[in-house]
Amino acid sequence: MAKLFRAAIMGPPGSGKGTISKRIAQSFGLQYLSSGHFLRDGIAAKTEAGLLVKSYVEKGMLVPDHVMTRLMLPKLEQLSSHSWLLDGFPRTLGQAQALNSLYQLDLVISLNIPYETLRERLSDRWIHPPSGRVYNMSFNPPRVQGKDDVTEEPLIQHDDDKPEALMARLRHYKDVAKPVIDLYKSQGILHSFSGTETDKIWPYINSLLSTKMHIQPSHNRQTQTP
Ligand SMILES: Nc1nc2c(ncn2[C@@H]2O[C@H](COP(=O)(O)OP(=O)(O)O)[C@@H](O)[C@H]2O)c(=O)[nH]1
Ligand SMILES: Nc1ncnc2c1ncn2[C@@H]1O[C@H](COP(=O)(O)OP(=O)(O)O)[C@@H](O)[C@H]1O
Repeated sequence: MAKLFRAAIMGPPGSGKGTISKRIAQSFGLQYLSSGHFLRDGIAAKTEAGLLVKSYVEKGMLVPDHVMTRLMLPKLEQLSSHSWLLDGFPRTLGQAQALNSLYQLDLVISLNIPYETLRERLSDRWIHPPSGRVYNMSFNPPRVQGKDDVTEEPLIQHDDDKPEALMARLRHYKDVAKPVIDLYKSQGILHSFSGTETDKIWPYINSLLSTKMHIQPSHNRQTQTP
């Protein structure tokens, strides 16, 4: 069996983790696991886990580490024979240490995006909750305004993308991400990317993953220079 590849993507809310993860999953066949989607699915389905995390997510606060690890690590166990990409987990040093004790990551991508860009993007982010599909009215608008491309169901905006919750999330992100980034830097697996446009960052990530996974870069639509 080919060696399994395990990666994580980090960055503040709105930095493009979901958008880039989708491209990585499509181009490199990694299983994609987003902690945010997973928590929101649980909240929508009113599962026990969903009820437990609802108040934190709605306020833009981090779910406590022991809850997050208890929810995420069993999900990863189910994927133990797959290569995967984590988005949104680990987010704190405690989570990174818990993950480290079970799996050695091969690569961590960190996105550095200016605050003003994040604010603009999130004020314009629209979601189709059942599928997790994400739109932006200028970057990737839906075909019909306010409706999901596949199901034509209505799109919504997250309460935690609103400016009050956003500031709290960004502040939290900065404080908690630094030790995690330092940990992965010390392990020699951290790769940082800066910019204001996903389409300009993507070719670098595509080429890094092609090298690390020892495969030819795919020449699909997304790898072309915009
Ligand atoms: N204008 C613009 N919007 C982008 C770009 N990249 C992503 N977006 C949009 O910005 C929002 C945040 O991106 P997302 O991938 O959800 O970020 P995440 O919170 O880090 O997962 C979404 O509405 C995306 O469609 C870009 O380069 N330009
Ligand atoms: N690893 C995590 N640890 C603690 N809370 C988390 C984690 N991942 C997600 N959450 C919770 O879910 C919310 C939404 O997460 P997510 O969708 O990843 O946001 P974004 O992609 O916009 O940064 C967070 O604001 C937080 O309340």
